[in-house]
Amino acid sequence: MDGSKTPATAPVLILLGPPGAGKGTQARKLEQAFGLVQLSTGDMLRAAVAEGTEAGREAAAVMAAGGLVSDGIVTAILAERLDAPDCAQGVILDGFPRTRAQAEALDALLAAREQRLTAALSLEVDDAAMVDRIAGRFACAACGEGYHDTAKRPRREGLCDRCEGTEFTRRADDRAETVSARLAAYRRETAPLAAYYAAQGALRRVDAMNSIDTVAAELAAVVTRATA
Ligand SMILES: Nc1ncnc2c1ncn2[C@@H]1O[C@H](COP(=O)(O)OP(=O)(O)O)[C@@H](O)[C@H]1O
Repeated sequence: MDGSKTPATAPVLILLGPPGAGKGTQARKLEQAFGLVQLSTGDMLRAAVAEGTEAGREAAAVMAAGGLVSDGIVTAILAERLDAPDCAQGVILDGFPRTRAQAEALDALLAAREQRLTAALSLEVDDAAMVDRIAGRFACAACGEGYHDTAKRPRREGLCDRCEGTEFTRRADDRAETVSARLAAYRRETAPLAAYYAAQGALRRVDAMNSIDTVAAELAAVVTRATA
């Protein structure tokens, strides 16, 4: 032993915020800026539904109704993904944890890997405005790059900025009725996690009502300080 205590660990960041706050968009920007891997439990679950796995079959109806998939399913999917070699460079969790039980499970997963949370980044928005934001969003069918009818159109109409794909999709759960159920689940289960992370001294709040680039710049500054 050389006397040094804990091994240097890669950053682990959480993005908190209601549906439509821009977690996916900002996670991708952080991924590029800091060489982290974005882990979106929503994307993992949609992939499981598309593949028809057992977890996907269980999750499909809950997701379509805007509810929360069970903690056990989501935590198992995330735990498996966290062990992939690419995650060693650091991760940004987008959409997890969403409940107190998931937050506690994440603490245990990190402790078992001798890692700790670097920061929980809370995207602060007026969540009444989120329904409109969500109604306008769409994504590249090939690479998942996110766009918005008014806030962020592809630079060349009909062509994805990132991969030049030509097909775009809108999420089935972005319909207005489902969005209100997702916001209700957020307020009930997820919003209280801000206090959980504040108590750990890990919460960093960022005003996410600004433009995508302004929010990205603020987040980058916060992450730079948190990882220094
Ligand atoms: N950590 C999670 N726990 C429970 N359900 C989840 C979790 N992550 C994603 N989901 C399910 O997937 C859906 C889509 O999630 P996501 O893509 O993160 O979208 P958004 O944050 O915009 O609601 C959620 O409404 C929920 O049903």
